[in-house]
Amino acid sequence: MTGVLTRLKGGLVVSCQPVPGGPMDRPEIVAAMAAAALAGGASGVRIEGMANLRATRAATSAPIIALIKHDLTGSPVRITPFAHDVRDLADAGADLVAVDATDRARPEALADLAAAVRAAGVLGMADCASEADGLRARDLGFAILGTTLSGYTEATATAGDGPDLNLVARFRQLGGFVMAEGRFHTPEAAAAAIRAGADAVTVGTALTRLEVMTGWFCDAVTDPRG
Ligand SMILES: CC(=O)N[C@H](C=O)[C@@H](O)[C@H](O)[C@H](O)COP(=O)(O)O
Repeated sequence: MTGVLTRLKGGLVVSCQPVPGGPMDRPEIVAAMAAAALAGGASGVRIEGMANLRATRAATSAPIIALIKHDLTGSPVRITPFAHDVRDLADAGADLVAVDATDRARPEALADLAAAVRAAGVLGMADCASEADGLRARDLGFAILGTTLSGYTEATATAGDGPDLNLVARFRQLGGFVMAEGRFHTPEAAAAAIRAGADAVTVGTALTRLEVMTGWFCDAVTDPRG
């Protein structure tokens, strides 16, 4: 296992992705969120966008999993769809670059993104929705298989409100480094991911999207009987 994976193993990654356009969507706030997460014991952070990556890289030497989201016409793929994004993120100091590894219409082939990851000298994280995605990504050399996109593709839209622990367990069988990610909203759910075979767990919304968390509490207060 490479140094950065060893640093992430057995730990928590905090995804510092504010609500787009919200009051916290500023690079200095993202960097502060990352610093706070690391001070709280996180072993790494997940950061979206070049400005946020630059601000965070300047503030820490901890492992950063970076990505760039695009809203494309003609493709549902949002997470790092282009090889030039991979190069830009690597140049700005990402340790790992996350890419959408689902089997959907995309502007550039997954194999080309894998090659860009290799050429840039970083590690790749495959954001997957299914076991088949994980298999393909593993064979293309991605270092981390993540359950990130389970529940967010047409084929997996019925996955439910909770995290996909079954996919975590199936990725464990495939080998490699398994990242549990997506709807791990409580410490109990994160612990369940490790028990299911995850090497690390990424938590975003429940730690860094204040508007969403506030909404959960508001709903509970205004409708206390659920
Ligand atoms: C589906 C998608 O685009 N996921 C994104 C990936 O970077 C983020 O919006 C999520 O917040 C992240 O994966 C962490 O998950 P959660 O916020 O559920 O803890």
